[in-house]
Amino acid sequence: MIDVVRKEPSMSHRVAAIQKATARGAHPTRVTMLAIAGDSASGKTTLTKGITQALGAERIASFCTDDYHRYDREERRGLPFTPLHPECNYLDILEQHLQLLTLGQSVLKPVYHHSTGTLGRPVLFEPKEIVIVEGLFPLWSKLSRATFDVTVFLDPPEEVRRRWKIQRDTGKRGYSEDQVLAELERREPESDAYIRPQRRNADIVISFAPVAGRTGGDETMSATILLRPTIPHPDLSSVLTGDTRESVHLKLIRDQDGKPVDALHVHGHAPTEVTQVVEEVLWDHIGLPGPIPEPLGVIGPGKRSASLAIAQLLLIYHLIHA
Ligand SMILES: Nc1ncnc2c1ncn2[C@@H]1O[C@H](COP(=O)(O)OP(=O)(O)OP(=O)(O)O)[C@@H](O)[C@H]1O
Ligand SMILES: O=C(CO)[C@H](O)[C@H](O)COP(=O)(O)O
Repeated sequence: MIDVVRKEPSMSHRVAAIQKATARGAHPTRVTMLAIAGDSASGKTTLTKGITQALGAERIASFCTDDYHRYDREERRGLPFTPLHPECNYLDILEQHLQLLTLGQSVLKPVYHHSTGTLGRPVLFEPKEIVIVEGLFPLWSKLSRATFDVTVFLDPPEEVRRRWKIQRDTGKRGYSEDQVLAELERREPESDAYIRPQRRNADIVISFAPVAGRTGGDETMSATILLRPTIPHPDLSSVLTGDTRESVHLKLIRDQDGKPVDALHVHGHAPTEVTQVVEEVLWDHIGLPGPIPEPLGVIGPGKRSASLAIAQLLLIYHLIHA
């Protein structure tokens, strides 16, 4: 009788075989990936929605990293941390999905419903030419960050974010104002430890804020947009002219780490006709056909913010020219 020694393939053989099998028949599609990170109610969905609607569902797909919550709202009540803690999310699965999406492959994405606070049935998410990933954690790990072409962090002043959070969570997520205030308090250490540090990993930091000493609704918010030298930014010389100074100007300021950085300031109270010129020039720069898409700048039914529209146009420029 002959002893048959079955030789198990080594790990490196298996990796090589998998790579060979994947490479055969694979036609890597170029997917442009944009991350929009920021704390809860910092305006990520609003920013994303306008861009997505402007470019159309055939070109662009987006999702929120809240879908990767590990626990539903009821389960979280007994836990010592909030959704802002990495432990409360499947961030390793998010990393895997981001890698696949970058390569043009579909994923079975988990689902979290904010209206009920429950986890839903996973859905097939197919990448398009452009994918936007917004949420609390897209810039959390080195591996996640490596999957993006452009990274953004939303950084409104805390009092603005708190007001937006109360408004949104009482209006759409079934919380009372006291519950939102208590939750904000409970979250503060985790915001500080896990969410705000992602700011330093963004190519672009956007802060929507009211103009000091001026009254007006959210439509008249200004925006300060830090353009870090980590990616090439558009040449803004045709946007920043003497005629448009009332609406936009560029300043060299100090970033939080003390390094100099270009800051594009968009004035929320500039006359509409001047802001419109800036929008038109940016739209021409982007080079897409047709007029400026109507969904840009929309912050609610019948409410438009020119500074939001300009921020969105800048991001569309990056997506189209990435
Ligand atoms: N640029 C803006 N100008 C004026 N209001 C805004 C702006 N962005 C957001 N808001 C207001 O803030 C609320 C919260 O914004 P949004 O839902 O976009 O935040 P988010 O960061 O996606 O929140 P979450 O992570 O908690 O889902 C919106 O309902 C809207 O009222
Ligand atoms: O920080 C948040 C980001 O949106 C939410 O509070 C978190 O996703 C949990 O959602 P909900 O409060 O609807 O249960």
